[in-house]
Amino acid sequence: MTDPTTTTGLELAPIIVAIDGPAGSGKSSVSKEAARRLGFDFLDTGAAYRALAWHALELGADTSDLDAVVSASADFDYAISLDPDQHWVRVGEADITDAIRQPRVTDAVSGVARVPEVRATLTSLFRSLATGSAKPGVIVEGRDITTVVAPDAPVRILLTASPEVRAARRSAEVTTQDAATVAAALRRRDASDSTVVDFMTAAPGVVVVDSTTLDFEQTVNAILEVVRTETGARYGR
Ligand SMILES: Nc1ncnc2c1ncn2[C@@H]1O[C@H](COP(=O)(O)OP(=O)(O)O)[C@@H](O)[C@H]1O
Ligand SMILES: Nc1ccn([C@@H]2O[C@H](COP(=O)(O)OP(=O)(O)O)[C@@H](O)[C@H]2O)c(=O)n1
Repeated sequence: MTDPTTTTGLELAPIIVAIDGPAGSGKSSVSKEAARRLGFDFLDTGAAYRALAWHALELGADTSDLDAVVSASADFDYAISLDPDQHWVRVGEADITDAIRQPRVTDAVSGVARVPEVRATLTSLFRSLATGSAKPGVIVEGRDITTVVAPDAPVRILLTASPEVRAARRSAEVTTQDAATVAAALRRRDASDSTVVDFMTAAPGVVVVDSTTLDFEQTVNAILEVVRTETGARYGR
């Protein structure tokens, strides 16, 4: 009998696990590890907003000017790896995997993310990247995945943590700025991002995982447990 999973053109669409949450809640790192363990792909949507902010800065654009951001997005040649073991982000020939984490990009990204044309374009891109995955599933993480990008995903999670814990996690990563500066930037960005999408409260049907008192391993396990429950034990632990 023909194996249904290898029939050309009739492959099943990957299952989408949508994860939203504020900065420093653990979305990227936890999603990447959970994807590895599930044998899934992983799509960091914030990387695209950061890459566009980087691109606009390279062009010398004012990222608080909507028209300038829209112009910069016109020749935005973006590519990202969905493989959790080989993460890279490119614009044109430039590998900007590390550059998009620079504080100057972090400070500019909310300005780019509030532009409706940019959100519409990137939302379509995220949908086609996720559905084009050859793996059985994709974990897609960001701010509006459970509500806008993939509201029909079978698994939808809001990953939260207290503001103090999130600021402490982020400042442990950023060595070029003091803890107070990192915490203030994170608060500012969350406040600005919240005016565009509500990622602090769970939409109906979205499961909350609060990682405030969980370590990294416990958080990954909590996500895998939700995946197991929501997929009727098809995936997850
Ligand atoms: N539950 C956790 N306990 C401790 N540290 C964590 C936990 N989850 C994530 N981290 C660490 O916190 C930092 C921020 O996580 P990250 O995945 O970048 O968050 P986000 O993508 O939500 O901004 C990373 O250094 C990560 O390794
Ligand atoms: N789905 C998404 C993902 C990110 N973003 C924007 O992109 C920025 C960077 O996202 P990120 O996930 O890399 O941020 P961190 O939480 O990792 O710091 C956010 O501050 C938002 O402005 C968004 O608007 N919608």
